[in-house]
This record gives sequence, structure tokens and C-alpha cells, in this order.
Amino acid sequence: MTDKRPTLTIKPKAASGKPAAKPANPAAQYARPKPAGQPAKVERKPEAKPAPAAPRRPAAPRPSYEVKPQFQQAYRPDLPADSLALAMLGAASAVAQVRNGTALPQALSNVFAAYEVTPQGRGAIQDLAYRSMRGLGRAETLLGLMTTKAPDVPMLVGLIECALVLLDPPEGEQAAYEPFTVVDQAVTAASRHPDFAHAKAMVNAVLRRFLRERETLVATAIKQPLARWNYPQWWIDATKAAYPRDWEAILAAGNRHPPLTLRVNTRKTSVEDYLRRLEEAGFQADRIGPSALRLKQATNVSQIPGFHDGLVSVQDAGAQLAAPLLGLEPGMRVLDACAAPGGKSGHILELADVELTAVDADPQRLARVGDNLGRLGLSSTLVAAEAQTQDWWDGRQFDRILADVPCTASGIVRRHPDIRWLRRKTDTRQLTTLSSEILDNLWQMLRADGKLLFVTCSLWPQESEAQAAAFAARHADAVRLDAPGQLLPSSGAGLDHDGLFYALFHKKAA
Ligand SMILES: C[S@@+](CC[C@H](N)C(=O)[O-])C[C@H]1O[C@@H](n2cnc3c(N)ncnc32)[C@H](O)[C@@H]1O
Repeated sequence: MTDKRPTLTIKPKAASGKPAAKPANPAAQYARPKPAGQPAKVERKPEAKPAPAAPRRPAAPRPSYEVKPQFQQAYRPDLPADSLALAMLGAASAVAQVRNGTALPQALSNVFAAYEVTPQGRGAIQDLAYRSMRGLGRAETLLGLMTTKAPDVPMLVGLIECALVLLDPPEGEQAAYEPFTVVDQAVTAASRHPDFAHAKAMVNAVLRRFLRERETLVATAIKQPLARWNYPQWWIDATKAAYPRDWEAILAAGNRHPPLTLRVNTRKTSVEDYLRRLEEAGFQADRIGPSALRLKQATNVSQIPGFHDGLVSVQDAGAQLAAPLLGLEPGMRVLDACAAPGGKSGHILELADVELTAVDADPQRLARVGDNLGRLGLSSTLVAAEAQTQDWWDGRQFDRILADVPCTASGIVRRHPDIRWLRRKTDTRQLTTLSSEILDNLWQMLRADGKLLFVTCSLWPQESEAQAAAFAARHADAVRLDAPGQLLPSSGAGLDHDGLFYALFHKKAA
């Protein structure tokens, strides 16, 4: 087999000076992997597992007949640990992994395992990877406008897209770097990677062309919904269908940077005392809920006063509505059925001395519930099990059940901007089926006169309101109580929360 390196043609500049006509569907050029059985357009190496330690230098050349196009996403080029070039390569690897179905936090862990980087270097990779998730649709469209054929090295695509995201910041945001620095560092990054060193001139040409023709290219790109909104088309369609009036505001909200919201642990301090403590430490914050404080400046959690002593936790203000809705009293037996990483478990235990059982299907995530409760000085019984089964249950019914079921997480995209690129349209139906099984199973574990709180962080009615209505229709002994219902993501003075859904059910005595 010969080593056929991918080539890429740069589209000639249109005679008019305007960009040449775009391909029919620029999004399809860099399509994410298809479900099994369908051919993927871009050849990829599986990346779901943590990347092995990376060699520092390229392997010695092999005879061409032995060379296979195995892409080396874990390869760590010899670049300074805090250089923008290395940050761009790290982010490019993360983007390529997300396109291959890996969640961004895992993709970043893989990159950090492979690269030796300083804490600042990690911060830069993470920042760029998150920015890229929010600007990926536009970068992908722009790249499609400037090239006739997608590069078939996924990380090279990611590298150019990360550079375009830096060169083309969202409206109102300042560019993080000078354009010439971005181009120079992107070309350096390309030139040091064995999989696409051959394409460094192309990287240079594409980015320089973008700088020259930026206005026309952007004007053409944003005619495409993918570029205008930075969400897949099916997601835009689903939001429009569910919220014909608010869809644009909802999509825009998902592209904003999330605030850092704290929940004050009122077992250990009062909100007023903690606000004073924050002020003394030089932090400004707004109170946006009974125990919710929104910090005015982003900071590392380790810098938050009293965080390690359990005075506060990081939790969205909307998520802080869950525990109070349960109407907890001391001594109650409470089940948190999909508990990890334990944000709501901690709040439940802060509010009342209850006997809490925290269940989660993912043992690794469940361990984080233990860690988080330990930091708060609280504890619960931890059970790694599936909430739609009963083999883990001792048969004693619960007074209160929190069912924060697995869902598409479409309401929390501002925190997890990778979700939109990872989800498939069909996920909604599968997750709705699972959550209805979970709800029906948990209902049997609730005592008469007990309460079950059904929560999702979804915006799709199928997962939320329609699910709650169908549940009520299936259970004659379920009485729906007052609860917020669908909360759309919103921010503003005194208000800032993700998109969440709450339905509360009371179980009638027989
Ligand atoms: C929305 S998150 C829960 C967030 C959590 N309540 C909190 O406030 O920190 C959903 C959780 O459900 C878990 N999960 C997924 N499928 C499950 C199942 N069949 N049974 C129990 N837990 C499941 C996931 O591992 C995930 O941790």
C-alpha cells in the first residue's frame, strides 16, 4: 500500500472577489461518524479510550508500503508547553475526538494525559476547546467555503477550525490574540505534526485568505443556519418546533458563557455571612436565589473562599430549586435515584437530617457523589445500580424520591457546549423510553402520601412535559402538585439559570 497523503484543494478566489459558491451542504463535509453500518466520510482512529503516553518525536519513517493512514491524535510535538501552537493542537485533538463521539471533558483528559503541559497550558487548551465548541458550526462552514475538499485528517480540520474560531470571535467579544499570532502559531502547529506537516502551506493559505476576505466570507457563511447559530440543523429545527416564539433567544442563550453560581451551605454559614466573606476576599457576587450567589468574575473553584471547607458548592440556580421542592423533614427516607455527581444530594442533606440513598448507574460518577458529600461533611448510602431495576432495593419504601433522570441535556448547553455536537436526533426517543421506565419503577418504591420530583435538564417537551403528562395518565394514584414546569434558560439581573424541567407528584393513599 502506498502512503497516499490527503491533499486539499483551496478554492480559487471568485473572480468578483467574493467567495466561490459554497458546497450544497458544508456541514456534511466534516460529518460526524455515522451509526454502525453507515460509511463515515472522514477516516478516524478510535479515541474513546484514554490516549497512551505520547512519544516526543515522530517515529522513524517506514517503507511506504507499510504506512497506513493511522492518525496520531496523542502525538505530542516538540513545542513549548505554554505556546499557543501547542494549545491549538490540544484543542484540535479535543475537537476531533468530540466529532468522533467522545464527550469534551473526556477528550480533554485524553489530551492532558498525552501532553505534558503546565497548568496554564491546560487552561489555554481547555479555553480554546470550549470556545471551539461554541463556534464550530461557523468555523466548519467557513472552511467549507474556502476549500473544495475536506482535509481527511480530522485533527487538521480541528486545527483550522480552532484557528478560525480565534480569528472570528463572537460579536461583542474581543479577539484573544492578534490575527498574525494565530496564523503563525497554527502554521507552526501544523508543521510539527507528522500527520499534517505536509499541509502547513494550506493552513497558512486558508487562514490568510480568511483574514483578507473575512467580511464577504462571514456574510456568506451566516446565511447557513449551522453558521448563524452554531448548532446542528436538527437541533435548530427541534428548538423552533418546541418554542416558535423563543427559539432564537434559547439558541443564543446556549452560546453564552455560563455564570459561576454558588450554593451556600446553610448548615455551615448564612448567605449574608458568606457574602461578607466573599467581599473581604475581593469577590463581587449577586444573590440570585435563596442560597444562590452568582460570582461577577469567573475563577478557579480552588480560589473560592471556603470551598474546600464545604461552605459552598458550585450549582446552577435552577438546579437549586430541586431540594426545597421535596418538602423534606428530619428522619425521612429519601432516594436520589440518578444522583451523580451529587449536586442535588448535597443540597438535600444540607436542608434536613434525612436518611439518603444515592443511586447512579455509573460507578465512577457515583464515587464523585461520595467525594462531594465528604467535602460538605455529609454522607449517604451510595448504590451503583440502574434506577429502572429493583434488585438493589431492600423493599422499604421511601418518603421522598428525586428522579433527575438521564436526558439529552439540551437545557445545559451553555455549560456543556459539546452536547449539541454529540447528540443525535434519535437520542431523545431512547432517553424518553428509559426515563419512563425509571419513573414507573421508582413509583413502586414511594410510600403512599410520599412525593416524587421528576427533573430533567432538557428543553424538549417529549422528555419533560409530555413525559410528566404520560406518567400522570399511567398512574391513577399520582396527583400533580405545583412545580415550576419548564424553565427556559435565562440570564439577567437577579436571575440566571439553565433550562430545566420540574414536575412534582404526590402519591394518593390507597
Ligand atoms: C442529570 S444527571 C444527574 C445529576 C445529579 N442529580 C446532580 O444534581 O448532580 C443524570 C445521572 O443519571 C445517571 N444515569 C444514567 N442512566 C441511569 C440509570 N439507568 N439509572 C440510574 N442512573 C442513571 C447518569 O450516570 C447521571 O449521573
